[in-house]
Amino acid sequence: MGELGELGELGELELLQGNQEKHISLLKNFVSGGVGGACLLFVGHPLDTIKVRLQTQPRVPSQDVLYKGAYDCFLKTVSKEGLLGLYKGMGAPLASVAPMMAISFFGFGLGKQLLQPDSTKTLMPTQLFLSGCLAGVFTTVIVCPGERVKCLLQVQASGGQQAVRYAGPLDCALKLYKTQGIRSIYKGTTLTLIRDVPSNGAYFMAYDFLKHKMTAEGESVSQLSTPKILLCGGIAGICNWIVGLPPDVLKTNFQTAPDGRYRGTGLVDVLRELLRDEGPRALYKGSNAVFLRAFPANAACFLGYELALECLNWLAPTW
Ligand SMILES: CC(=O)O[C@H](CC(=O)[O-])C[N+](C)(C)C
Repeated sequence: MGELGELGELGELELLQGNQEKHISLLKNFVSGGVGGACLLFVGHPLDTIKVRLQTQPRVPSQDVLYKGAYDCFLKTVSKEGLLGLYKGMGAPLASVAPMMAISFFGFGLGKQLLQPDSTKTLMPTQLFLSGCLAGVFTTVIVCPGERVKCLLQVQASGGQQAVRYAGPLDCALKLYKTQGIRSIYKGTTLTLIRDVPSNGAYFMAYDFLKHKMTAEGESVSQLSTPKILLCGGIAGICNWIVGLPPDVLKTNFQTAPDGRYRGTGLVDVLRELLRDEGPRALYKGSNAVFLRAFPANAACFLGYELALECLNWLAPTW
């Protein structure tokens, strides 16, 4: 510690170089990120459905809520709609999550290269955070429409009081487009940016930082064991949602609200309404389901990413 303390930040950077990996090619990042995204979706979608249903269930004072919590929502969904009910609305994210994660890992890789062109140097946490933020800007272009369609389908309970309006993701996207054009498909863009820019920063910073911390001296970060990758990925997922959940609640409510209910970006109106009706706790609505999902889904995501990267490095070592 004494030696590090005397050397200061710069010295610490240089001492850490021993376990530093070279910059990963942007194409490999893109492809492996896509594989990670598919793993994330398969493990995480059922809990995402529960999260969206909990976040959007109407609360009428003096009336019992439909779902008392994550477990109750799980039981009611499975008994009414079967296991497939939990995979409802998966078509849209399947077409958007894998590409979104591909763009996300690409954006993070690009951010790292821009902020630290010397691949032998370890990035500081703030540089990792900013690189992650860049990923969040890139991904909003496809995340916003994907989430709009996904959330509308998830809250549409089959056989419930709400009429079934959309037959599937494509039908939903077409109906939105026909009624109000591209603006309707991109409803919630500002709230998606408010959620995804800082949460991507926290996500990638946590993963990269922990990966380096868990790598023993003299070893390479690319040789981290599977349990350690799962742990780093799971914690990164939790960090992502600690930052992203409050804006996510606002975004989900805004994107699923009837047209014209809120003004402008929805930020002020939805926030005011939620605080008035349910208090500050409303901003962490559905948190049980979110955090239950975040660890395994993101552990699977980073494991899928690292395995795909290893495969690509084996297939094309010189890329
Ligand atoms: C909001 C979101 O989709 O977060 C992703 C992880 C998750 O739990 O879905 C990760 N990322 C921040 C890269 C979008």
